Amino acid sequence: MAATYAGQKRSFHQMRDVGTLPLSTGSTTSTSGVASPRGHTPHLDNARDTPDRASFASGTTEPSFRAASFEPDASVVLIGVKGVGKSSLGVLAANAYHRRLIESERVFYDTTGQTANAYRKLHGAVDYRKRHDEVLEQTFQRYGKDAVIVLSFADLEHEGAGRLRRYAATHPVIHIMRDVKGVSDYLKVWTEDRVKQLLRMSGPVIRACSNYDFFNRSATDDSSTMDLGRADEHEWSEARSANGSFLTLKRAERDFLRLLRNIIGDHDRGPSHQSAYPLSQILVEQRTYTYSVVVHFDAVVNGELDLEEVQTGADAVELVVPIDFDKASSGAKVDHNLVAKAFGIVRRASILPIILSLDEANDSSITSRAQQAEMINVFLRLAPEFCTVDLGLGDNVVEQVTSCKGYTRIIGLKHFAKRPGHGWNDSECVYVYHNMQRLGCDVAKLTMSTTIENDNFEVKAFKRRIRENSSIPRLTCYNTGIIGRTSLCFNYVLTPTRPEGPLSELEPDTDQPLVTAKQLTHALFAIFKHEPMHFFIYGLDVSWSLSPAMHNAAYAACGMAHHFTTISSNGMDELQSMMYKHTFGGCAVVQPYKTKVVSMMTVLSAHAEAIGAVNSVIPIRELLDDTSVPDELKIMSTRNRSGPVKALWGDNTDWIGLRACVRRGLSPANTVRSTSTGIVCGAGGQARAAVYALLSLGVMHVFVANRTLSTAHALADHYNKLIDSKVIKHAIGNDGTKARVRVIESFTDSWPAGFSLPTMVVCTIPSQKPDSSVPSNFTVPSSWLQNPTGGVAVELSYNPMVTPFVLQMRAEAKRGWILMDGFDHLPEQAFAQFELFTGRRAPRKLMRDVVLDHYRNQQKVDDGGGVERERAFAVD
Ligand SMILES: O=C1C[C@@](O)(C(=O)O)C[C@@H](O)[C@@H]1O
Repeated sequence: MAATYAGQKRSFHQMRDVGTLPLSTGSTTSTSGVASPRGHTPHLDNARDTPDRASFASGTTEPSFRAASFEPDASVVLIGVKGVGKSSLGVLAANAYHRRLIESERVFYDTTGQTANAYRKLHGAVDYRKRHDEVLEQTFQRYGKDAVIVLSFADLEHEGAGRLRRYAATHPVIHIMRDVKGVSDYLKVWTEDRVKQLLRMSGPVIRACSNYDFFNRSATDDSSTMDLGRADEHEWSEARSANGSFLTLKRAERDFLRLLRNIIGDHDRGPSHQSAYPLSQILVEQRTYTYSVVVHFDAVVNGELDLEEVQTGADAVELVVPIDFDKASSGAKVDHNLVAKAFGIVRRASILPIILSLDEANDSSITSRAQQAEMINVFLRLAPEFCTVDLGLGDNVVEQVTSCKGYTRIIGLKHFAKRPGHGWNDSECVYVYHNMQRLGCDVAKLTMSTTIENDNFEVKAFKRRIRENSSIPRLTCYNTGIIGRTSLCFNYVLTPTRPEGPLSELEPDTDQPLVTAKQLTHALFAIFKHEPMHFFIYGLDVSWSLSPAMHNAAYAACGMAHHFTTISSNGMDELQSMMYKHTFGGCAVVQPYKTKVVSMMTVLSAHAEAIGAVNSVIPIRELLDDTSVPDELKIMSTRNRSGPVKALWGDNTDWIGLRACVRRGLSPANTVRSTSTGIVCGAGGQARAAVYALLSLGVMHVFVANRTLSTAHALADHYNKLIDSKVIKHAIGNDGTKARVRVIESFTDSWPAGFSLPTMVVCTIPSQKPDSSVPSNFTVPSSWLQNPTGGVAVELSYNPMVTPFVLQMRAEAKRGWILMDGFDHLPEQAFAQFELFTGRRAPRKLMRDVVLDHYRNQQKVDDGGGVERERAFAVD
């Protein structure tokens, strides 16, 4: 009985109390800024706990920021009105974190044997309230740990809101929002106006008892789903119906998990939800010469920017939100929902960390300070990676912010609009830095408006003085305005830049960024901080490789004076000498040398060592005093410099690309579980990377099938030994069970008994036999593809791209199989390679476009829609 109820959705009208809520915007607002209850509106039992804007404005009370300090296993609560997608997000979160999913409606039913409505009818409203309240409290107590609890808006009635607010002091409570159209499409029976009113009215009520906001973007509201470079509407709608809803869900999953990572971390998240790109393992503020691209709120909400394009060459995106509510774009009042939406738009378009900052943050008038504090609270509710806080808000406020920041890193900001008497030598500058340190800021940002050229040198000396004694907070400091531009070139941490495009007028006093990331990178080459390097791809015959096109386009777009060439050779002598050249930047190694090159390396990454193959080599020019190789942070920050090569670092990015393809294509229904299975077809070099990728995703049952059985067994033995000796992270489950790699003896065998059908199929069989141009003609037995929720299929070959396996899997799309082909894998592994080669994030969209353009030019004909499927979706 309970099971039937679990899937059953009540109509909105059935939610009696919510259905009778006053929907007029005329609902009064209390002094606490919370909509006051009328009728059955959920009310707050202690409205005095909410920030009192009015009293802060008069300087008597400080604002109170929402709590955000939780035990790592504290249950996460999702709350929102009907139709915002909280149940789906609950499932995604519970799957990713291996937590229990608890739905309050279901708990009520299981406890009382009746739905809320039935209970109310039978026992009357008074009794119902009492019972509902008891059940809610029990739910909170019983499932306080390791659960994802989904509440309905009706749970906030009477005592519910107060209870939830108290719970929020020790548990993350996330307010799920959605655009009006998305909600009304879901509810069907309500007009958009009515939904709009409901959202407007419910917002303050829910916000008052929650501490985070998530704007769940719907397909209808998601412009990125349209950005597919599709040739015509027909193709677009076809592809959309095939996997449109899959993509919407995947995007929501990625964005929501990103939020959760910034709230509860990702240490206990399943490995299939973790990143493997080299730079994602390093905090952006730890790296050198990093740039943030500054985008303005108005431009984002009005859709004026190509958000993917503006990120080229950037390491973070800074979203600047106006504080002056009434003067915001098109006269509209900037409200919480809109800020959340703008943040959601940027989040969807970027894998980069997001910085939320206030515009006009330097206005320190009392009223504005109150508004600023309120907006900072709004920012923190979105759990961005960074939030900028002006020190002008007062030490108390900054301290409060740093104490409730969760995983958000706080950038303390001090702008000297008036140059202190001694410029950067003024004792005030040192004082400000130490004050930010004392207040718990993660990054200290000091900027100065100046017209004195020499200040650009003084700022460097100031930085050096600080760095001699302290490394935390990381210091970002530069001069603003026209003269100050020079100092931007020397700044290490998150230098603000503007998107590419003409700058109409240079305003001498402007604090807005005046340079682009490309200009700053150019400058690094111009002042010999960075030097032009030679990169190449090396193999027996690499004339066909698209790597040079991808990498060269990326260098040009980022302003790097590097170049990438091909070297085809039937031996490895040339490679040996090329890798020790003074201008050697790095190389991609291709068959037949991926395993042979291992012996030429001084040191291997743990991954390359486990795989036993190298596809990427980078030079190391600085060794530690004891002549050992430095750590990865140091290696990454010493790219782009020529000189004698002291050591070679061998890495493998094939597995990263493959892993990204599996993550992109695996639907939430098939999220990796202890019973999940994957199959790798082939047993060569790429198969080694594929098995490693699956193991790294936490797949406990990996199968290998290959025509030459002995090679398949050798591959399986290789990994089983590594698993037994605990070398591979994630290959041993929490309960101690070890992953196993098993061989399927023949492609005609039925799927091994006792194992679930595979949800991951990787084809590593070359599309052409090495010694001839005869196509391999490989397909998978269809009996292996019968998993009812489909799965993800990855084809590694891209020359040609349309292989028999690709055609086979395209035909399976209607049964839930998502295909990732060679043109998905090639750029993914190259993004990781670009990071290793240059120490900078790859311009992903551009590199994908290069591959896609090449394919279009080569084909000249439509291949049946395959190439037009979604490629913009990115995971990190
Ligand atoms: O296998 C491949 C494909 C590639 O060789 C290419 O450009 O085609 C590039 C390599 O980095 C990668 O390991």
